[in-house]
Amino acid sequence: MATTPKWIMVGGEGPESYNQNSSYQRALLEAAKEKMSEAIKAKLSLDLISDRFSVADFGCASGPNTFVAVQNIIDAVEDKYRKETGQNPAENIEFQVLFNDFTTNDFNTLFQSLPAGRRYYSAGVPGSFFERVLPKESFHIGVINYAFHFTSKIPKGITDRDSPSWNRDMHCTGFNEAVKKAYLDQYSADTKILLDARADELVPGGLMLLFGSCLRDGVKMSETSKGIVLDAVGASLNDLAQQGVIEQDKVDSFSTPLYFAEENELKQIIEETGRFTIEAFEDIIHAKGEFTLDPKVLAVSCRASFGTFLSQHFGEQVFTKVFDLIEAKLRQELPRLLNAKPGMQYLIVLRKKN
Ligand SMILES: C[S@@+](CC[C@H](N)C(=O)[O-])C[C@H]1O[C@@H](n2cnc3c(N)ncnc32)[C@H](O)[C@@H]1O
Ligand SMILES: [Mg+2]
Repeated sequence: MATTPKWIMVGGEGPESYNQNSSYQRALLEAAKEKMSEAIKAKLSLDLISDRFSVADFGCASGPNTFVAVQNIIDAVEDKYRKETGQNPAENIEFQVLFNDFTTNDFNTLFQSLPAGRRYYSAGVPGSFFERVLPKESFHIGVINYAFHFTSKIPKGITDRDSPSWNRDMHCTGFNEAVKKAYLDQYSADTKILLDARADELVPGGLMLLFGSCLRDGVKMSETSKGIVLDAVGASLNDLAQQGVIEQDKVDSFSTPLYFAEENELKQIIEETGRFTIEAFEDIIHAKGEFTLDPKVLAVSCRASFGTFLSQHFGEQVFTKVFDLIEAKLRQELPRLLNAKPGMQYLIVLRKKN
């Protein structure tokens, strides 16, 4: 099977970049900041805060959200240290931040926009987080923001017309039991590998902070606003096929390496990994609600998040045409978007078992 194209964000800092279109993902970090600080205060052992403290962000993209994520963590660690030791962290602790993403991520934009006045040293860690990317016991807190819903590849059978798990749609509407099982099995296997790798890399007692979206138990992706948006992308691709701009076969064989798990599925996968205790599983009410229901804003943010992935399969020109259609599609879908079932935004705090 051919390797799945990588799901990377549109780089740079231009109007269509992820950098300029990721306030939705940032809003969760802001909404969950206090809960996260409490968790660090309660769950991180003071013994771990000494000399050098390392924070790693997995799937960091090109900024600026990653800077918010790591700064919030550093603030919470410093605060805990100050309160519990009465000492000034600036005199005793040096912070190191490890920024991980695919090698093809726009690390140049990331490093060029590092915040002035930061109190940490930075390093890039290229490579897929579905593998080991750091030495054993090399960091104290890891974070993943909106990058805990990927699979390493399109599950087996999904793009094969003769398979019971063939999914003609790009993702959601045709999500029958067989398709769901194929995705869940793939996601479960990949996520266990991801967590196992992080458990190797974390110091004993270290924390993983997971921020992202999942489904409430029993809710289908196609019933949520994210699912409706994904389906609008798929429907736009189908329109282009009908107009003869792209081959229908090319559309039918297109699928996404994404799986938004149900809350209970996530818990089960983490528990089955066996390397972490779940210290918190918080339902975070997001400042931006589910999504900004403005078709123009949605279309631009779709472009920043899906553009690079789509253009790898269909080519740059098609990708531009698709996004011209999406805004109109989303306008038609507005009534469904307004009535969509709520998704769930979470903060999950995991502690590595000793
Ligand atoms: C939606 S973006 C989130 C970026 C950032 N964490 C934020 O909060 O804005 C998802 C990121 O995960 C990265 N990603 C996806 N799969 C990955 C993998 N297997 N290894 C490393 N990074 C990955 C993508 O390249 C992308 O930068
Ligand atoms: Mg398909």
